[in-house]
Amino acid sequence: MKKRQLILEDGTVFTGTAFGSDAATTGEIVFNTGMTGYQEIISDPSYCGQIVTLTYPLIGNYGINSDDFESIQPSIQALVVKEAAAAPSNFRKQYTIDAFLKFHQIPGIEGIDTRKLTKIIRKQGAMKARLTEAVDTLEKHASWESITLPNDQVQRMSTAKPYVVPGRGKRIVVMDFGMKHGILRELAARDCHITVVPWHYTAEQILHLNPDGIMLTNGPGDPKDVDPAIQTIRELISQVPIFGICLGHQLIALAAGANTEKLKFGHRGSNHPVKDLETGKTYLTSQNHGYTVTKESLAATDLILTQVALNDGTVEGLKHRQYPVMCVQYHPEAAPGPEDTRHLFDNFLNMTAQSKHSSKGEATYA
Ligand SMILES: NC(=O)CC[C@H](N)C(=O)O
Repeated sequence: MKKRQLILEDGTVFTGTAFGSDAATTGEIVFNTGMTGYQEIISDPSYCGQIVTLTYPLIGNYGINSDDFESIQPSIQALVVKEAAAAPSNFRKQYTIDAFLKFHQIPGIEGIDTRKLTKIIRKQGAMKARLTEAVDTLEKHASWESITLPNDQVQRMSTAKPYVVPGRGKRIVVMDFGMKHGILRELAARDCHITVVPWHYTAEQILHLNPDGIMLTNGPGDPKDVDPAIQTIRELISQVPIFGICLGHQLIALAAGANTEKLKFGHRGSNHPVKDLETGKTYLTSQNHGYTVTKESLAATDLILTQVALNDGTVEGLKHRQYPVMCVQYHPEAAPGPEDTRHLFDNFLNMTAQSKHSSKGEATYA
Protein backbone atom coordinates (compact mmCIF):
# COMPACT_ATOMS: atom_id res chain seq x y z
CA MET A 1 0.00 0.00 0.00
CA LYS A 2 1.43 3.34 -1.03
CA LYS A 3 1.89 5.94 1.70
CA ARG A 4 0.78 9.53 1.23
CA GLN A 5 0.87 12.65 3.40
CA LEU A 6 -1.59 15.40 4.11
CA ILE A 7 0.19 18.56 5.24
CA LEU A 8 -1.76 21.45 6.72
CA GLU A 9 -0.80 25.10 6.55
CA ASP A 10 -0.45 25.13 10.34
CA GLY A 11 2.33 22.52 10.06
CA THR A 12 0.35 19.43 11.07
CA VAL A 13 1.29 16.34 9.05
CA PHE A 14 -0.93 13.26 8.69
CA THR A 15 0.46 10.10 7.14
CA GLY A 16 -2.00 7.75 5.49
CA THR A 17 -2.50 5.46 2.54
CA ALA A 18 -3.01 6.56 -1.04
CA PHE A 19 -6.17 5.90 -3.03
CA GLY A 20 -7.60 7.57 -6.12
CA SER A 21 -5.12 9.13 -8.52
CA ASP A 22 -1.45 9.83 -7.95
CA ALA A 23 -1.37 13.58 -8.40
CA ALA A 24 0.06 15.74 -5.61
CA THR A 25 -2.18 18.71 -5.03
CA THR A 26 -2.95 21.83 -2.99
CA GLY A 27 -6.29 23.32 -1.98
CA GLU A 28 -8.39 24.70 0.85
CA ILE A 29 -9.19 21.96 3.35
CA VAL A 30 -12.80 21.71 4.58
CA PHE A 31 -14.93 19.02 6.23
CA ASN A 32 -18.42 17.64 5.65
CA THR A 33 -20.27 15.81 8.44
CA GLY A 34 -22.87 13.96 6.33
CA MET A 35 -23.23 10.26 7.18
CA THR A 36 -24.27 9.50 3.59
CA GLY A 37 -24.18 11.39 0.31
CA TYR A 38 -20.48 11.10 -0.51
CA GLN A 39 -21.24 10.73 -4.23
CA GLU A 40 -23.27 13.94 -4.21
CA ILE A 41 -20.52 15.72 -2.25
CA ILE A 42 -17.73 14.57 -4.58
CA SER A 43 -19.67 15.76 -7.62
CA ASP A 44 -20.96 19.07 -6.16
CA PRO A 45 -19.20 21.82 -8.18
CA SER A 46 -19.31 24.16 -5.17
CA TYR A 47 -16.35 22.16 -3.77
CA CYS A 48 -14.20 23.08 -6.78
CA GLY A 49 -10.61 23.58 -5.62
CA GLN A 50 -11.21 22.20 -2.12
CA ILE A 51 -9.71 19.20 -0.33
CA VAL A 52 -12.76 17.60 1.24
CA THR A 53 -12.59 15.66 4.49
CA LEU A 54 -15.53 13.39 5.25
CA THR A 55 -16.04 12.85 8.97
CA TYR A 56 -18.15 9.69 8.64
CA PRO A 57 -15.56 6.91 9.14
CA LEU A 58 -16.51 4.54 6.30
CA ILE A 59 -16.87 6.09 2.86
CA GLY A 60 -17.75 4.32 -0.38
CA ASN A 61 -19.63 1.40 1.22
CA TYR A 62 -22.58 1.63 -1.18
CA GLY A 63 -20.36 2.38 -4.19
CA ILE A 64 -20.81 4.96 -6.92
CA ASN A 65 -23.76 4.70 -9.33
CA SER A 66 -24.68 6.55 -12.52
CA ASP A 67 -27.78 8.24 -11.17
CA ASP A 68 -26.76 10.25 -8.13
CA PHE A 69 -24.27 12.69 -9.61
CA GLU A 70 -24.63 16.41 -9.08
CA SER A 71 -22.42 17.20 -12.09
CA ILE A 72 -20.80 15.27 -14.92
CA GLN A 73 -17.24 16.02 -13.90
CA PRO A 74 -16.30 15.92 -10.20
CA SER A 75 -14.22 18.97 -9.29
CA ILE A 76 -13.03 18.45 -5.71
CA GLN A 77 -9.28 18.82 -5.42
CA ALA A 78 -8.80 15.75 -3.21
CA LEU A 79 -10.66 13.50 -0.78
CA VAL A 80 -9.69 12.67 2.81
CA VAL A 81 -11.34 9.73 4.59
CA LYS A 82 -10.80 7.39 7.50
CA GLU A 83 -11.54 4.31 5.40
CA ALA A 84 -12.40 3.96 1.72
CA ALA A 85 -14.55 0.83 1.30
CA ALA A 86 -12.75 -1.54 -1.05
CA ALA A 87 -15.71 -3.91 -1.53
CA PRO A 88 -18.89 -1.84 -1.70
CA SER A 89 -22.24 -3.58 -1.69
CA ASN A 90 -25.38 -2.12 -3.22
CA PHE A 91 -27.63 -3.14 -6.11
CA ARG A 92 -26.97 0.22 -7.82
CA LYS A 93 -23.19 0.11 -7.34
CA GLN A 94 -21.11 0.50 -10.49
CA TYR A 95 -17.68 1.61 -9.32
CA THR A 96 -15.66 1.72 -6.17
CA ILE A 97 -14.76 5.16 -4.91
CA ASP A 98 -11.10 4.39 -5.59
CA ALA A 99 -11.72 3.51 -9.26
CA PHE A 100 -13.98 6.51 -9.69
CA LEU A 101 -11.44 8.97 -8.29
CA LYS A 102 -8.64 7.37 -10.33
CA PHE A 103 -10.69 7.78 -13.51
CA HIS A 104 -11.21 11.47 -12.78
CA GLN A 105 -7.60 12.01 -11.65
CA ILE A 106 -8.52 13.04 -8.14
CA PRO A 107 -6.17 11.94 -5.36
CA GLY A 108 -7.37 10.61 -2.02
CA ILE A 109 -5.84 9.72 1.32
CA GLU A 110 -7.27 7.20 3.79
CA GLY A 111 -6.30 5.79 7.11
CA ILE A 112 -5.93 9.08 8.91
CA ASP A 113 -7.74 10.31 12.01
CA THR A 114 -10.41 12.48 10.38
CA ARG A 115 -11.88 13.34 13.78
CA LYS A 116 -8.56 14.86 14.89
CA LEU A 117 -8.20 16.62 11.53
CA THR A 118 -11.71 18.09 11.81
CA LYS A 119 -11.01 19.37 15.31
CA ILE A 120 -7.93 21.15 13.95
CA ILE A 121 -9.94 22.73 11.12
CA ARG A 122 -12.64 23.82 13.61
CA LYS A 123 -9.98 25.42 15.81
CA GLN A 124 -7.75 27.01 13.15
CA GLY A 125 -10.38 27.59 10.46
CA ALA A 126 -10.37 26.37 6.87
CA MET A 127 -6.80 26.64 5.59
CA LYS A 128 -4.49 25.61 2.79
CA ALA A 129 -3.39 22.00 2.70
CA ARG A 130 -1.21 19.84 0.51
CA LEU A 131 -1.52 16.21 -0.44
CA THR A 132 1.85 14.71 -1.35
CA GLU A 133 2.63 11.77 -3.59
CA ALA A 134 4.62 10.03 -0.91
CA VAL A 135 6.07 10.56 2.54
CA ASP A 136 9.23 12.50 3.29
CA THR A 137 9.26 14.64 0.21
CA LEU A 138 10.43 18.23 0.24
CA GLU A 139 6.78 19.22 -0.24
CA LYS A 140 6.57 19.50 3.51
CA HIS A 141 8.72 22.59 3.37
CA ALA A 142 6.64 24.31 0.71
CA SER A 143 6.24 27.99 1.34
CA TRP A 144 2.53 28.50 1.86
CA GLU A 145 2.67 32.17 0.86
CA SER A 146 3.74 31.17 -2.63
CA ILE A 147 0.65 28.99 -2.99
CA THR A 148 -2.33 31.07 -4.06
CA LEU A 149 -5.76 29.50 -4.17
CA PRO A 150 -7.81 30.12 -7.32
CA ASN A 151 -10.61 32.68 -7.66
CA ASP A 152 -11.93 31.72 -11.09
CA GLN A 153 -13.90 28.62 -10.07
CA VAL A 154 -17.31 29.95 -11.21
CA GLN A 155 -15.91 30.66 -14.69
CA ARG A 156 -14.59 27.09 -14.79
CA MET A 157 -17.73 25.41 -13.43
CA SER A 158 -20.43 27.35 -15.30
CA THR A 159 -21.75 26.07 -18.62
CA ALA A 160 -19.86 27.55 -21.59
CA LYS A 161 -22.98 27.76 -23.73
CA PRO A 162 -26.70 28.10 -23.00
CA TYR A 163 -28.95 25.02 -23.35
CA VAL A 164 -32.59 24.12 -22.93
CA VAL A 165 -34.34 21.41 -20.94
CA PRO A 166 -37.80 21.58 -22.50
CA GLY A 167 -41.01 21.51 -20.48
CA ARG A 168 -44.55 22.79 -20.79
CA GLY A 169 -44.71 24.81 -17.60
CA LYS A 170 -43.10 28.02 -16.38
CA ARG A 171 -40.19 29.45 -18.35
CA ILE A 172 -37.26 29.50 -15.98
CA VAL A 173 -33.83 30.90 -16.81
CA VAL A 174 -31.15 29.31 -14.66
CA MET A 175 -27.95 31.35 -14.19
CA ASP A 176 -25.36 28.60 -13.84
CA PHE A 177 -22.59 29.43 -11.37
CA GLY A 178 -21.56 25.77 -10.98
CA MET A 179 -24.98 24.20 -10.73
CA LYS A 180 -25.84 20.98 -8.96
CA HIS A 181 -28.08 18.79 -11.14
CA GLY A 182 -30.53 18.57 -8.25
CA ILE A 183 -31.74 22.07 -9.12
CA LEU A 184 -32.54 20.96 -12.68
CA ARG A 185 -34.20 17.79 -11.34
CA GLU A 186 -36.53 19.84 -9.12
CA LEU A 187 -37.46 22.30 -11.87
CA ALA A 188 -37.90 19.52 -14.46
CA ALA A 189 -40.09 17.54 -12.02
CA ARG A 190 -42.37 20.60 -12.00
CA ASP A 191 -42.45 20.60 -15.82
CA CYS A 192 -40.60 23.91 -16.16
CA HIS A 193 -39.20 24.99 -19.51
CA ILE A 194 -35.61 25.54 -18.42
CA THR A 195 -32.94 27.58 -20.15
CA VAL A 196 -29.55 27.29 -18.48
CA VAL A 197 -27.28 30.22 -19.26
CA PRO A 198 -23.59 30.95 -18.50
CA TRP A 199 -22.76 32.99 -15.39
CA HIS A 200 -21.81 36.08 -17.43
CA TYR A 201 -25.12 36.41 -19.33
CA THR A 202 -26.33 40.03 -19.18
CA ALA A 203 -29.72 41.17 -17.87
CA GLU A 204 -30.66 42.09 -21.44
CA GLN A 205 -29.78 38.61 -22.74
CA ILE A 206 -31.75 37.01 -19.91
CA LEU A 207 -34.85 39.21 -20.32
CA HIS A 208 -34.76 38.48 -24.04
CA LEU A 209 -35.60 34.86 -23.13
CA ASN A 210 -38.84 36.15 -21.60
CA PRO A 211 -38.55 34.21 -18.33
CA ASP A 212 -41.36 33.74 -15.81
CA GLY A 213 -38.69 33.34 -13.18
CA ILE A 214 -34.92 33.29 -12.72
CA MET A 215 -33.05 30.70 -10.71
CA LEU A 216 -29.61 31.60 -9.34
CA THR A 217 -27.65 28.46 -8.58
CA ASN A 218 -25.10 27.38 -6.05
CA GLY A 219 -21.44 27.71 -7.01
CA PRO A 220 -17.85 27.64 -5.74
CA GLY A 221 -15.65 30.33 -4.25
CA ASP A 222 -16.12 33.82 -2.87
CA PRO A 223 -19.32 35.52 -4.13
CA LYS A 224 -17.35 38.77 -4.50
CA ASP A 225 -15.27 37.10 -7.23
CA VAL A 226 -18.21 37.28 -9.66
CA ASP A 227 -18.87 40.98 -9.73
CA PRO A 228 -20.43 41.07 -13.27
CA ALA A 229 -23.14 38.66 -12.08
CA ILE A 230 -23.85 40.91 -9.08
CA GLN A 231 -24.45 43.85 -11.45
CA THR A 232 -26.72 41.68 -13.61
CA ILE A 233 -28.78 40.53 -10.64
CA ARG A 234 -29.09 44.13 -9.44
CA GLU A 235 -30.76 44.98 -12.76
CA LEU A 236 -33.04 41.92 -12.66
CA ILE A 237 -34.33 42.21 -9.08
CA SER A 238 -37.14 44.61 -9.93
CA GLN A 239 -38.11 42.87 -13.16
CA VAL A 240 -38.58 39.10 -12.76
CA PRO A 241 -39.23 36.76 -9.77
CA ILE A 242 -35.92 35.34 -8.55
CA PHE A 243 -34.99 32.35 -6.39
CA GLY A 244 -31.38 32.05 -5.22
CA ILE A 245 -29.67 29.04 -3.65
CA CYS A 246 -26.39 29.25 -1.72
CA LEU A 247 -24.02 31.27 -3.96
CA GLY A 248 -27.19 32.58 -5.65
CA HIS A 249 -28.43 33.73 -2.23
CA GLN A 250 -25.12 35.48 -1.49
CA LEU A 251 -25.19 37.21 -4.89
CA ILE A 252 -28.73 38.51 -4.31
CA ALA A 253 -27.58 39.90 -0.96
CA LEU A 254 -24.57 41.64 -2.54
CA ALA A 255 -26.73 42.96 -5.39
CA ALA A 256 -29.16 44.44 -2.86
CA GLY A 257 -26.35 46.21 -1.00
CA ALA A 258 -25.70 43.74 1.84
CA ASN A 259 -22.28 42.28 2.61
CA THR A 260 -20.76 38.79 2.83
CA GLU A 261 -17.84 37.46 4.84
CA LYS A 262 -15.96 34.20 5.20
CA LEU A 263 -16.97 31.88 8.03
CA LYS A 264 -14.22 30.29 10.11
CA PHE A 265 -14.87 26.75 8.87
CA GLY A 266 -18.20 26.94 7.04
CA HIS A 267 -21.29 24.76 7.15
CA ARG A 268 -21.00 21.43 5.35
CA GLY A 269 -23.30 18.55 6.22
CA SER A 270 -26.81 17.25 5.82
CA ASN A 271 -28.42 17.96 9.20
CA HIS A 272 -28.00 21.68 9.84
CA PRO A 273 -31.05 23.02 11.71
CA VAL A 274 -32.53 26.22 10.25
CA LYS A 275 -35.46 28.14 11.66
CA ASP A 276 -37.99 29.73 9.32
CA LEU A 277 -38.83 32.95 11.15
CA GLU A 278 -42.09 33.41 9.23
CA THR A 279 -43.65 30.05 10.15
CA GLY A 280 -41.71 29.26 13.32
CA LYS A 281 -40.84 25.85 11.84
CA THR A 282 -37.35 24.36 12.03
CA TYR A 283 -36.00 22.34 9.13
CA LEU A 284 -32.99 20.07 8.85
CA THR A 285 -31.06 21.28 5.85
CA SER A 286 -28.24 20.17 3.62
CA GLN A 287 -25.44 22.71 3.50
CA ASN A 288 -22.15 23.46 1.81
CA HIS A 289 -20.88 26.99 2.19
CA GLY A 290 -17.85 28.82 3.46
CA TYR A 291 -19.21 32.37 3.15
CA THR A 292 -22.22 34.00 4.76
CA VAL A 293 -24.31 37.15 4.41
CA THR A 294 -23.59 39.39 7.39
CA LYS A 295 -26.69 40.06 9.46
CA GLU A 296 -25.69 43.64 10.35
CA SER A 297 -25.43 44.58 6.69
CA LEU A 298 -29.12 43.82 6.06
CA ALA A 299 -30.42 46.90 7.91
CA ALA A 300 -29.41 49.27 5.12
CA THR A 301 -31.07 47.13 2.40
CA ASP A 302 -34.56 46.17 1.25
CA LEU A 303 -33.95 42.57 2.28
CA ILE A 304 -35.84 40.90 5.12
CA LEU A 305 -34.25 38.10 7.18
CA THR A 306 -36.55 35.06 6.86
CA GLN A 307 -34.42 32.15 8.15
CA VAL A 308 -31.53 31.67 10.57
CA ALA A 309 -29.11 28.85 11.38
CA LEU A 310 -29.82 27.48 14.85
CA ASN A 311 -26.21 26.34 15.37
CA ASP A 312 -24.62 29.78 15.06
CA GLY A 313 -27.38 32.30 14.31
CA THR A 314 -26.10 33.15 10.81
CA VAL A 315 -28.31 34.26 7.90
CA GLU A 316 -30.00 31.33 6.10
CA GLY A 317 -32.86 32.95 4.19
CA LEU A 318 -33.86 36.33 2.79
CA LYS A 319 -36.66 37.93 0.82
CA HIS A 320 -37.09 41.31 -0.79
CA ARG A 321 -39.38 43.85 0.85
CA GLN A 322 -40.88 44.96 -2.46
CA TYR A 323 -40.14 42.46 -5.23
CA PRO A 324 -40.72 38.69 -5.62
CA VAL A 325 -37.18 37.71 -4.74
CA MET A 326 -36.28 35.03 -2.20
CA CYS A 327 -33.19 33.03 -1.41
CA VAL A 328 -31.72 30.47 0.96
CA GLN A 329 -28.17 29.73 2.00
CA TYR A 330 -28.81 25.98 2.19
CA HIS A 331 -29.78 23.40 -0.46
CA PRO A 332 -33.51 22.62 -0.83
CA GLU A 333 -32.67 20.42 -3.86
CA ALA A 334 -30.60 18.16 -1.60
CA ALA A 335 -33.18 16.56 0.65
CA PRO A 336 -31.94 13.44 2.40
CA GLY A 337 -35.06 13.63 4.60
CA PRO A 338 -36.23 13.01 1.71
CA GLU A 339 -38.56 16.03 1.34
CA ASP A 340 -37.11 18.56 3.82
CA THR A 341 -37.33 22.00 2.17
CA ARG A 342 -38.18 20.96 -1.39
CA HIS A 343 -41.42 22.95 -1.09
CA LEU A 344 -39.34 26.08 -1.71
CA PHE A 345 -39.37 25.21 -5.42
CA ASP A 346 -43.20 25.20 -5.27
CA ASN A 347 -43.10 28.55 -3.45
CA PHE A 348 -40.88 29.92 -6.23
CA LEU A 349 -43.23 28.73 -8.96
CA ASN A 350 -46.22 30.18 -7.06
CA MET A 351 -44.31 33.44 -6.92
CA THR A 352 -43.87 33.40 -10.71
CA ALA A 353 -47.59 32.67 -11.10
CA GLN A 354 -48.45 35.82 -9.16
CA SER A 355 -46.15 37.98 -11.24
CA LYS A 356 -47.73 39.75 -14.21
CA HIS A 357 -45.87 40.48 -17.41
CA SER A 358 -46.78 43.53 -19.49
CA SER A 359 -46.75 43.37 -23.28
CA LYS A 360 -43.30 45.03 -23.22
CA GLY A 361 -41.96 42.05 -21.39
CA GLU A 362 -41.58 44.01 -18.17
CA ALA A 363 -42.74 42.24 -15.05
CA THR A 364 -44.63 43.72 -12.12
CA TYR A 365 -45.57 41.97 -8.95
CA ALA A 366 -49.14 42.04 -7.69
N1 LIG B 1 -22.76 25.77 -2.32
C1 LIG B 1 -22.55 27.04 -2.61
O1 LIG B 1 -23.17 27.63 -3.48
C2 LIG B 1 -21.43 27.73 -1.86
C3 LIG B 1 -21.39 29.21 -2.01
C4 LIG B 1 -20.01 29.79 -1.74
N2 LIG B 1 -19.05 29.25 -2.66
C5 LIG B 1 -19.58 29.51 -0.31
O2 LIG B 1 -18.72 28.69 -0.09
O3 LIG B 1 -20.11 30.11 0.60
